[in-house]
Amino acid sequence: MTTNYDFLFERSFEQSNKDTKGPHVTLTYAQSLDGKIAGRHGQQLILSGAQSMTATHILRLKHDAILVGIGTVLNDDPRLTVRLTSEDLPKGSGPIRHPQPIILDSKLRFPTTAKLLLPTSPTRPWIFTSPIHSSSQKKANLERLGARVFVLDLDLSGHISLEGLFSTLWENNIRSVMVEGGASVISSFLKSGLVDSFLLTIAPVYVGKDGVSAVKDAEVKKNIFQEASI
Ligand SMILES: NC(=O)C1=CN([C@@H]2O[C@H](COP(=O)(O)OP(=O)(O)OC[C@H]3O[C@@H](n4cnc5c(N)ncnc54)[C@H](O)[C@@H]3O)[C@@H](O)[C@H]2O)C=CC1
Ligand SMILES: Nc1nc(O)c(N)c(N[C@@H]2O[C@H](COP(=O)(O)O)[C@@H](O)[C@H]2O)n1
Repeated sequence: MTTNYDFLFERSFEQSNKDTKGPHVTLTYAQSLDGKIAGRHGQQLILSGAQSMTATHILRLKHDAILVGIGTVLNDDPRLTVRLTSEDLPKGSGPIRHPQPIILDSKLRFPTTAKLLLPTSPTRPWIFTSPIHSSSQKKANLERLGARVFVLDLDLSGHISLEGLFSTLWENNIRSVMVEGGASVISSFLKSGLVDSFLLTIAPVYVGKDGVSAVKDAEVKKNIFQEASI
């Protein structure tokens, strides 16, 4: 069976529904029937099938930036690149452009051995951390390896302020950002009301109670399907 992905190519991800200046936000992740995005102790699971994975990579191609939390980097060591076959690209698409990786990392735990810092990685990550790390040796080491480290204030819950993040991304010409996870980041974005598009893959499997829930906060859970446009 062949799948037509034109609906994803035709869609613009640059128009935000928000009044204020800020990038268009697409939230997308894969979960099991019981709402889990990873296994026991965060074990990475391949929940997407081939077609859904292709859709994910088309979304990566269509966005200026891709965002994950440091928990995902430490657990999965992701590449966050676009990997598509020529059959999946419409004719005349031109060369593949990889999105800018953005990492939310309040305590600057980003490992200097991460795949995102390898010379073979097409785009160096932008890491957002808190003022306490503004002149640390770790920051200098990451910058020497090619990362850009931005310092932003924390919000009341001790996380990077999403408002501050958004204006910094806008100032740096990021007009669209795809948020992939993990669990804490998904909850933060759902709570923030900043999500413009939501693409959820549901795999026909149960992971069980030891798995990592996509959304832990009961209040967020209740509001997901009322507020997000699917
Ligand atoms: N199935 C899927 O589609 C995906 C699954 N995952 C899974 O998610 C798990 C990781 O999830 P978590 O441990 O929750 O880590 P996470 O990736 O959500 O990162 C959380 C960390 O980000 C930092 N952070 C800074 N500002 C933040 C903000 N405003 N909001 C939230 N976090 C902020 C904090 O240091 C926090 O500890 C892994 O097991 C991974 O495999 C991750 C992405 C996609
Ligand atoms: N779309 C999707 N489906 C799944 O089943 C997944 N486990 C994920 N995980 C996300 O993809 C990242 C890995 O990216 P690379 O293949 O290394 O480029 C992983 O860290 C999660 O963000 N996504």
